[in-house]
Amino acid sequence: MSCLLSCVRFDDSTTTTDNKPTTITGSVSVSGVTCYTWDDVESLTSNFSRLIGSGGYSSIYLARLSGSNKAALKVHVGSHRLYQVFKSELEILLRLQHPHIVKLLGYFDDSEESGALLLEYLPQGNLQEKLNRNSKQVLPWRNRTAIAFQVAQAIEHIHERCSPQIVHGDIKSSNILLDKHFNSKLCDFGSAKVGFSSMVQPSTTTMSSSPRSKQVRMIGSPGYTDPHYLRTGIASKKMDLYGFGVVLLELVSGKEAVCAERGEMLVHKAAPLVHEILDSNSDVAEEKVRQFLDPRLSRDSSLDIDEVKTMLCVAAFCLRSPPSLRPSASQVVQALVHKIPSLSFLDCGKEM
Ligand SMILES: Nc1ncnc2c1ncn2[C@@H]1O[C@H](COP(=O)(O)OP(=O)(O)OP(=O)(O)O)[C@@H](O)[C@H]1O
Repeated sequence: MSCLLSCVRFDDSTTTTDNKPTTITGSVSVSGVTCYTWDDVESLTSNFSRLIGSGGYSSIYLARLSGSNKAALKVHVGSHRLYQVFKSELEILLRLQHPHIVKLLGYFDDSEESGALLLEYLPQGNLQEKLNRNSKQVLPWRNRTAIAFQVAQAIEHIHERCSPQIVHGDIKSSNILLDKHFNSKLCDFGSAKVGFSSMVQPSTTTMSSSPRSKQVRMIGSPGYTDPHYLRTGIASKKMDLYGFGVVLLELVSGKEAVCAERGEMLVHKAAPLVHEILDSNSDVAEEKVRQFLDPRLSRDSSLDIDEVKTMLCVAAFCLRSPPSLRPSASQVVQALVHKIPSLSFLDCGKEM
């Protein structure tokens, strides 16, 4: 085992916003989560006047609560399929409370074809945008390690502290939202799977059998999908660790999971370095690490090359195949906090 690997060991031992939902006419509040009418939803969003994001299943609008408090309204309208995605995300978010998981404030449910989730608003948008070369700001190294740690804590929570456990199913940088202090919150539980200890088969038969089985809806996103899941269709906690490994590569390199111009995947670009980290008997040369590092960090005084090596080493373990060789989320949390001591000062949930 190399020096680097021996530095990062995976042992077997292993908040909230100030926004309060406004109860407006026609709404009902149960344990802090408000059930809204469609009229409420139109009024909160000023008739859907400001779109702040969109995804494969929804559109996200800015909503205004009492005073200057803001929220984000995620709307699923148009088909029974989208309604089901909404229902599934609603049921999961109703059970989740963690400082690094987006908070549900309320919802609208017409019980047929449309639904909407009112979520706490994260003003710095998603991590993918923040790492983008065209972003005005360069995300400092110190924030990148904190984001990695907080996302690992969120994954640890859903994998190991919830009963029944939850697999997110779509860990990627655009599903990591940032607050005004660049603290991270995991969002988008529309692909999540609930209620098993470690592995779950797709709801119909597996993908390799009859043509009908092709109706199984695959989850995940290009550049982040675990090759084992692509082959078998079996979702597991370890697929979330794979997606997390790709996010670590993005945080270190500042590159996208799939290069927009050339279509090249970051995991392929990083493969020689990842293999060297896993195979080598000695510490990986600093020069090679620097070649992979986001060049925009070269003048960052918070940059620490040993921390970069730690992040890459954790990424390498998370990307290993077969999935059983990957660490658990709590092992990742332990490894990060052990090797990047400044993280231990991050009070879980307290803004930096
Ligand atoms: N609470 C929020 N605050 C601020 N922006 C948000 C919020 N929720 C979502 N967004 C923005 O909207 C984008 C899409 O959100 P989300 O991933 O939840 O939608 P989706 O339809 O489930 O997307 P996907 O295609 O990934 O499944 C996010 O990447 C982010 O930019």
